[in-house]
This record gives sequence, C-alpha cells and structure tokens, in this order.
Amino acid sequence: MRSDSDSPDPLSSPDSPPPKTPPNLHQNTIDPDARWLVQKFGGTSVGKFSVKIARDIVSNYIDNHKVAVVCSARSGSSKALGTTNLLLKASSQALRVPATSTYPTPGCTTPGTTRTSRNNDWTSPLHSPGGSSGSRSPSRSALPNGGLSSTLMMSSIMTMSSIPPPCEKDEPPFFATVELIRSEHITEARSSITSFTILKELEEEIEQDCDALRSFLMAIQVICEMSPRSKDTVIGFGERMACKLMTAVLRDQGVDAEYVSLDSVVPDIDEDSDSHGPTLDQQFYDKLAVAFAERVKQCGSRVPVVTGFFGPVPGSLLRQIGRGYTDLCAAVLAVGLEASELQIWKEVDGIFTADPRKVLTARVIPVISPEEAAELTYYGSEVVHPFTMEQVIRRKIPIRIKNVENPSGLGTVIHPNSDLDPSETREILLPEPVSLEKLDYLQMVDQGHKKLPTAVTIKERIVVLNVHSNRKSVSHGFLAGIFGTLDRYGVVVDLISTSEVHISMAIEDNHEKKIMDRLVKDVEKYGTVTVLRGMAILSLVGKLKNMVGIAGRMFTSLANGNVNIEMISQGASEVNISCVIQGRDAVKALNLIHQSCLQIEVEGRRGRVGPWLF
Ligand SMILES: Nc1ncnc2c1ncn2[C@@H]1O[C@H](COP(=O)(O)OP(=O)(O)O)[C@@H](O)[C@H]1O
Ligand SMILES: N[C@@H](CC(=O)OP(=O)(O)O)C(=O)O
Repeated sequence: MRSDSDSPDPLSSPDSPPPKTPPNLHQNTIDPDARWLVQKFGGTSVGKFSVKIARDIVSNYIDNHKVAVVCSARSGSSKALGTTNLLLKASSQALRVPATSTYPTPGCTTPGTTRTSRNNDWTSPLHSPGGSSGSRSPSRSALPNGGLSSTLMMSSIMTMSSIPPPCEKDEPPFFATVELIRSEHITEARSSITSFTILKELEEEIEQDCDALRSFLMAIQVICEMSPRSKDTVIGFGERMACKLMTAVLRDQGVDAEYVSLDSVVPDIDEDSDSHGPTLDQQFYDKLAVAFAERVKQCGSRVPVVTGFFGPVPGSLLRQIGRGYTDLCAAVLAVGLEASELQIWKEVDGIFTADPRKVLTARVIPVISPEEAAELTYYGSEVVHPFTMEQVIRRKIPIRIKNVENPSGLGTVIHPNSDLDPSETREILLPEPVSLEKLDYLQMVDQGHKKLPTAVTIKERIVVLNVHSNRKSVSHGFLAGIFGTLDRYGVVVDLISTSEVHISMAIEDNHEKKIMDRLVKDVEKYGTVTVLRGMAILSLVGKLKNMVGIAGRMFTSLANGNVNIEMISQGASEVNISCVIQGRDAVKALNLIHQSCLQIEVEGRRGRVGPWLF
C-alpha cells in the first residue's frame, strides 16, 4: 500500500501536484488473493444516484474485492439530455457559424459572415472567456491527453489568428451549451458533497475542464473542421467530469478513490504498432486490456474511478464502437484485471423478457447466454453494448446486470457457459444470503429451464428495400451487385430474405435522405426497387432450434392480433426468429408475442407454469 505522501492527487491526472488525502478513508481490500470486480455505472445512474453508488454499492464490495469503478458521462434525467449529447451539440455548434455573427472565423467562408477584428487586445489562445473561473488558462494537464496534439495544433492557429474574445452578445452558441454542462456538474457537486475541501477541489477541476473544452471548441470553430478524432476528444470531456465527480463523492462518503483517465493509455499502444497504424482488432483489444490493467493497478489500495472514454482508438471511438462505449471499456478492463465478474449497474433490474416500458408483464431473466444477449442488443434491447460480450466471455468472465435502485436484487447474469443446469444457475445467482423473495425467484429459474423462449424485442425506425431483379444477370451477379452497392454506401443490412429474383432487406433508417435516394437510384440498376418506411423488426430470441411449433405460435398470435407481416427471416441465427412489421404495430406485437410465447401463468404463491414448448 502506498503512503499518502507518494500517491497522486486523487482527482487529477498523474502529472498533477501531490495529494491531499483525508485520513481514515476506507480502501480496497488488501487481501492479496482477492479478485478484481469491475463495476460500470451508466450515465443516468451517475447523474441521479452518485451518493447511493458510493454509500450503498461500492462501499459494500470493497472489503472482499478489489473494486474498479468505470463511469459514463452523467445524464441528469435521460441519456438524450445527457452530457454526451450536449457535447455533440456543442461540436456541431462550433462548426456552424450563424450568418449574422460578427465573430471572426478565419478559414471559414460562411456566406454573410462579417469578419471584424474588434477587441484585438485578446491574444492568448487558451484564454478562457466567459467562464465563472475568470480568465484562467487551462493547464496542460487539464487538457485530455488524447487530444493534446490536435489541441496544441489548433491553439497555435488561434494564437496566429489573434482572435478577439467573444463578448457576451457575440459569443459563439456553443458557449451556452458548455455553460449548461458546467452548471449541471457544479449543481450536482454541491448537492452531493459535504466536505468543503473536497467540493472546492472538484469545482476547480470542473472549471478547468470547461475552460479546456471551450478552448478546444474555439479552435474547431477557427479551423472550421472537426476530424472524427477531435469529436472523440470533445465527448471525452463528459467521462472526465463524471469520473472526477464520482471520485469526489466516493471520498466524501469515506472511500479512498482515485480518478483514472485512460486517454493517455491508448497512444502508448499506437507507438509500437506497425507502419499502417493499429486496427481495432482482437490484438488491439488484448494490448489495451494489459495497458488498462497496468494503469489501474498503480492506484494501489485506492478505488480507481476510470473514465469509460478510452481515447483515440484507431478509426475513432464514436465511429468504430459508437455510443455506449463505456460498457466495452469496462469489459476490456475486466479482461486485463482477470476480474471475477463485470457488473453493469443500470436503472433496470436486469435484462427482461421484453422492454419493461412496453410490456408490463415482462420479467427479469436470471441467466442468459452471451449469444442471446448479443442478439437482443442488436435487435433493439440495448441493455449492454453489443461488443461487450465477446471480450469478457472469451475469457470466461460473467457479466451481471444490476439495478442501482435495487442493489440487493439478483439481476441478470450473462454467463459464458450457456448450458447450465438449475443447480449451477443457483450457484451463480447466489453469492449472497438467500431471502424468501430470492427463493421465489430461484423457483422461477428452475421452471425457466423448461423450454421457453428467452425474450422478445423490437427494433424501430427500419426501412425495407425490396428489389425485384431485371434479369440482366444471373442470380449471384444480382446479389453481388446489390451488396457491392450497399458496401459503397456503408449501409448495414439488419435482416434479409431472398429468392433467385427477389431480395428484401431491412436496414436502419438513420441515413440522410439524399444518401438514401442516391443508394436507391444505384440499386435500380439491378431491378425494380420499392421502399417501405416506418417499419420495425420484431425478434423472438432464445434457444429456439428444437422448440417445435414456436414459429407457428409466434405468427398465429400476430395474425390473431391483425398484425401484418412484411418479411420473415429465420435460419441465420439459431437463437432468433425475426419478422418485419409496421412500426405502428410495434407495442401491440410485443405484447401479443410475450403473452403467447413467454408468459408464465401464476399458479398459487410459488407455482408458475407454461406455456412450455416441448
Ligand atoms: N429486454 C430489455 N430488458 C431491460 N431493459 C430493456 C429491454 N429492452 C429495452 N430496455 C430498455 O433499456 C433501458 C436500459 O436501462 P437504463 O438504465 O435506462 O440505461 P443506461 O444505463 O444506458 O442509462 C431501459 O430504459 C429499458 O426500458
Ligand atoms: N456517455 C457515452 C458512453 C456510454 O457508454 O454511455 P451509457 O453508459 O450511459 O450508455 C454515451 O452516451 O454514449
């Protein structure tokens, strides 16, 4: 264990000044045989329950485990209104210069922009205008290492350009967005931290990060261009601030925690890669796991609070991994630490048999296979990022989904061994003492081992492309031509159904209209195309292979509910039967399938029966 005098400041990056550690803080277990436990907390959980996480969750595990905490950027009420979305908004605002603005934008030639050089006394590129901390320049350590080189490059451009500071009426629109992010974090800090010293230190860190963010966005505005890597750097501020907040809350609750930024870890890996640069393959993830673990172990017996943002990965984090990347980060860390378990804490009790917001009778699934969990995440139930499973499961580390609001609940375990018998399942689910309620639950687990599908899910905002061949090429040429075209446009097909002369493809409706129009035009070279918008993919997931009659039951119940089926697909995956229906029928269809294929009828207090499918 390290002494206070040689450990770093818990809220700052490693190159920050020495620590101010309050005495008697509760630390991670010092039992050398104890295994690591990685606990990942989502944005809304960090936003709403930081004190509860520190007091009722992390504190309860550190006596018996070495706990590593991974956090997402905070969201006050919903992910849509959360910090990551605000950061993305600020990025677009920095690129969009209002026509009436008198704010100078060297390099941008937005029509109508008046370039004046008022306030030319302002020269510092990292001057922090408008922030409540005054005109403090952010320190080098306040800038995310992942974006350092581009930040410095842009800073130089700003110096050369002698940009005046934005006065209030003229300030760029992203200032208001950064101010909202700043004030939300400060408000949260003040309402959850009681120690004056911890609060002051945190407030200063938040101010510095917001200063650095403003400077970075200004530089983007100046060069009028944002690479995917710069965009990654901007969103990385969200996890930085959330983790600093969480570290401070943990310390305020008596847990000795240390802030760990992972964005300096990835470039080290960059350096020893080949001349083409690393690709985001398994070898890269394996190196990342080792690097993450090494950094985390430097915290000694302090609880590491790790940024779920992990810096400039090959091809950009947002593009290659997408939103929800902190689940993957936690998984890679769990692999590096050879953790006994990866816990993903959310605001739902686990993975349900259907989205509990849409199906009121949905129930928690006690144990699910990685294949089923992946299938659910790909087809609309985004409880865990789909790439997460592969990383941990190949190292035989189970994932447990738990509810921050119900820490004693058993949650859902995604288990590497998908063919467990009931007694093994009980063992996995019960590391803790058993209450009557849990026994009831386990009774259900035993019954759940009878043949029953696992869950039903819906993916909305789908467009279907039907192509009828013009018979100018043989079948394989027809398919090759269509797929070549889709590949050029970077369009991913979610579901497909084919005959020799006809192909139907369901794709996510997330492409710009003009791109879709061009795609359709190109596909028309191969046949007649019809486009159906506003569709949804309905998927029944489970070990369906030997469940005789399951497809019949699924489609009969849809027919009885007058739900029209546009397209059917089964076979590609042994754990999924999917069909495309009208989006407006989505909730009705979910409930119909849940009722007919997944409902367990209650028979007395303990007994629950079928409909089993043998
Ligand atoms: N099968 C499912 N099981 C559980 N949640 C589901 C399912 N399908 C969709 N969901 C939705 O996924 C969301 C995930 O939970 P939440 O804790 O809000 O996410 P986050 O941790 O990303 O903030 C919930 O709002 C829930 O309604
Ligand atoms: N904050 C990021 C990363 C993330 O993983 O979020 P969450 O864990 O709240 O889904 C996002 O919104 O995409």
